[in-house]
Amino acid sequence: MTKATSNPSVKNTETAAHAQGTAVIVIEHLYKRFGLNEVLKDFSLTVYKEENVVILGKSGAGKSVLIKCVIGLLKPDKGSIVVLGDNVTELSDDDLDRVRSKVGFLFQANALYDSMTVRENLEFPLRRHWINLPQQEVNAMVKEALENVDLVETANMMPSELSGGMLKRIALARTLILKPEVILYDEPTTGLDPVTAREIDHLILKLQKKYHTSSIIISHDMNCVKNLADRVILLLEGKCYADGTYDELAHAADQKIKQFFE
Ligand SMILES: Nc1ncnc2c1ncn2[C@@H]1O[C@H](COP(=O)(O)OP(=O)(O)OP(=O)(O)O)[C@@H](O)[C@H]1O
Repeated sequence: MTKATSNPSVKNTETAAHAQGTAVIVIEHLYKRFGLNEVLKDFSLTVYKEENVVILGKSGAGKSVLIKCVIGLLKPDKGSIVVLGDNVTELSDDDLDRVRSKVGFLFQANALYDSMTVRENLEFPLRRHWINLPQQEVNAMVKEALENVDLVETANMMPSELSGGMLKRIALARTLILKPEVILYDEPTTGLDPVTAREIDHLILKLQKKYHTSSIIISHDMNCVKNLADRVILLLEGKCYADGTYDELAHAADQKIKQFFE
């Protein structure tokens, strides 16, 4: 894993382990501003296959802006973002759709449709991306998705009948149903009690191992960060201020890093 640098404002170069890995997301010299608000200022980051990278940062640091740029929901002012070999900053809407089918996004608010059953919510991305998928295959994929999160019995229930932890599991099942190679998580454990939050951490890790996905995870929940992160990035002043394992950053002398671990 990449080491925290002695000068943490400089992003580390790759270690031998990373040098052998396959890069799935390569963000280089990214800039994004809204009017006078310069949110990202020369942000660079490489995420490797099967790696979980957690982005830490104060409220308003630009974490959500960053992952929205990665999925093509926001267009950066400058810089490049190569996702699974495609530069998303240069793609047409059709090509962006193709990339998005390989990149799952787990929203903080789950983004399930209240008026649809769990099954219909799970079928929705399948119908959208693979229009001609036979019903038998759709059924098999929905069943597998529900088995993955141990909620087979909820197929015909409405989201309003489920607890917060169950909703998160269903949202995760829906994210995984297209078998994405990359998953972007926006605060996956926010709003959950500590026990349920740890269950979600373990589920995320279990499914990551099963499907060999790579992830960028935004989280303020330090237990979640500790459990999930192969690498932690501190986004500060629009840049990658520190880059290292949880333990490396937790023991950093730099006060700006330290404050996140106190
Ligand atoms: N569409 C937009 N138009 C204008 N400003 C925006 C837009 N989206 C984000 N911003 C601004 O960009 C900055 C970063 O926002 P962002 O949502 O990425 O923060 P964050 O690090 O995810 O914060 P939090 O941890 O509170 O969710 C904020 O100042 C926000 O007001």
